[in-house]
Amino acid sequence: MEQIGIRFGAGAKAVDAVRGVDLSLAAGEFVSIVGPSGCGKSTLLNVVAGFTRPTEGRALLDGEAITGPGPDRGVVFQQYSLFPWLTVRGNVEYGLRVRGLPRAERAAMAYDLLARCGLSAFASHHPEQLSGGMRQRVGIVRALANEPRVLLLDEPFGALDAQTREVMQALLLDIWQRFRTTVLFITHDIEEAVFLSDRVCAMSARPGRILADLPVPLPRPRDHGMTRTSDGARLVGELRSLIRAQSLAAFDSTLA
Ligand SMILES: Nc1ncnc2c1ncn2[C@@H]1O[C@H](COP(=O)(O)OP(=O)(O)OP(=O)(O)O)[C@@H](O)[C@H]1O
Repeated sequence: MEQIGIRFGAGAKAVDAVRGVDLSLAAGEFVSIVGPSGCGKSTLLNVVAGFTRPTEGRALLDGEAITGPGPDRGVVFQQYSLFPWLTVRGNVEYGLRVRGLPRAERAAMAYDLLARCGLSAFASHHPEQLSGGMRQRVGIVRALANEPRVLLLDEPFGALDAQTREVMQALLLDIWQRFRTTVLFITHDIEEAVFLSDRVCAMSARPGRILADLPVPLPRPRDHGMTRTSDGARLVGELRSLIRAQSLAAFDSTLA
């Protein structure tokens, strides 16, 4: 992302959501964005997804300007976005069908992906027969089926309970370690960002800017205890105080 600025609306009602954001991800990197509510995290992700056109600057993928959505970017949102009328396998095959892959090839690819992500036993289930965590797992697998260059995850575990969330974080890392897809991850949860990422970017209150872009000094493979070691806890503490100050600033400005 190069000098991205995003303004919604015009005139007196215009909202400057994001201003002057420069951010690049190397191939295979896992980068999270954290920040106070309303600072423009989802808006930035939507620019990379191609759903939102920036008012200023540009977003590039492998040097090419992003002008709209495409199969080279897989997106998973907090709210489950599976097709309820399709089975798990049908959902995973959907993008492959749109891309025109022959039936046998689609089936083989979906079978392989589901097996690698521990979902084979659920291939014939419909989404309503699955738990929330399982649905998000299928959502991630469905996004991976298109072999995207980047996986864009917008609070994918935000609706899950704490235990399921931890299990899903570990599963996501496991999947990422095997596929090595570049990941841009949005979350409110600082521990989650530190546990998962190579780098964590903290955003300011609106208009959102990148205040800090910090490497995570934890080895891989990770376990949840690492966020409580001295290196992990120091980073979590640093990010938390940055964001607390920004949240307070945002709150004060709404009261003013
Ligand atoms: N389509 C839109 N029209 C007008 N304003 C918008 C639009 N989309 C987002 N905004 C505003 O832009 C700002 C950034 O929104 P965004 O959803 O990106 O924030 P966020 O950091 O993801 O928030 P949260 O953490 O609460 O999900 C907010 O003030 C929001 O109200």
